[in-house]
Amino acid sequence: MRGKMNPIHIVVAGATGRMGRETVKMITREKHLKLTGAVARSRKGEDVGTVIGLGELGVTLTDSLESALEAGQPHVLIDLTTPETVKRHMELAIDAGVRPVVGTTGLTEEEIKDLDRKCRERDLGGIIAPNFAVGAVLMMAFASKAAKYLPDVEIIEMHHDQKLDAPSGTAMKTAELISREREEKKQGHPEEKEILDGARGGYRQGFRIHSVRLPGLVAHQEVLFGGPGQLLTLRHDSMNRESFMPGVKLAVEEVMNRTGLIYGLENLMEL
Ligand SMILES: NC(=O)C1=CN([C@@H]2O[C@H](COP(=O)(O)OP(=O)(O)OC[C@H]3O[C@@H](n4cnc5c(N)ncnc54)[C@H](OP(=O)(O)O)[C@@H]3O)[C@@H](O)[C@H]2O)C=CC1
Ligand SMILES: O=C(O)C1=N[C@H](C(=O)O)C[C@H](O)C1
Repeated sequence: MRGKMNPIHIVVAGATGRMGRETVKMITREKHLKLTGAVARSRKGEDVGTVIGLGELGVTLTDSLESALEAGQPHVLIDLTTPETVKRHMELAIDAGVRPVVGTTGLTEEEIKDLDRKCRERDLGGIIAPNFAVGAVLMMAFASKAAKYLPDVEIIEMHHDQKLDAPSGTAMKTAELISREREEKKQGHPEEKEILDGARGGYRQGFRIHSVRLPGLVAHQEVLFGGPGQLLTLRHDSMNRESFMPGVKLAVEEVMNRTGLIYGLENLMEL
């Protein structure tokens, strides 16, 4: 962590959203973090604190990341926007020498590789965390261990009905970690036939991912492993967005000391 005299200056893109609001709140609580810019598509020119109910913070919302980067000279961009916006935002930040900390999901493996190359060219650190909740990171780590011994697996992820991407970034990351540990195998009956399209979920390296979207849900995932006569279920539930904040704080602190793009909070934890 940096000394008292050198707070980390941060721009939050998506500052008025569900995650952005909680992140702005967290930054204002931490003495070593300082909000210097806030971006959203709407409410341009208004004080971000007033918009999100924190009282005036002296930081005006802009509708473009470019102007927030120019005005604030931040060290870090925290991006919590949309799958369509995140890559452009990361490129703008890296070009400006600003370190990206990204919670936005939906980036492809190729895009992540490309962004890693860009970070290294600029000698910058960056972090993409498909899930900032420490419990979810542990669930993924346990799932990767279990896959070695119980290779028949399915993932069920459940989210609120305003989520844009499916499957979730967490499910995709879990699938990647599982695939590293088990031989690729096709599960289920070889002559299985879907009577209703999509009934068996999305297919990835021989196993299935199912996405549920309902009001009332926040962010939940089950990883089910089956073996003859036994079933292992790993489950994580985020009940609110506060659950993600210790991970966001850790990522902002760590990104200042890293080079290259780190994909997954597990790489910052001793697991
Ligand atoms: N990694 C993690 O742990 C977590 C990741 N997420 C991910 O974070 C992202 C945001 O989620 P959530 O907060 O629920 O989403 P919201 O829809 O609540 O918020 C999105 C925010 O992004 C802003 N925004 C959208 N498009 C643009 C744009 N082109 N330029 C600038 N700002 C833009 C919106 O502004 P406006 O309202 O004005 O359009 C809003 O402030 C999602 O990808 C989600 O999957 C979510 C939770 C945890
Ligand atoms: O959109 C969300 O809400 C969440 N998105 C992330 C994901 O796609 O995995 C993290 C968490 O599940 C909440």
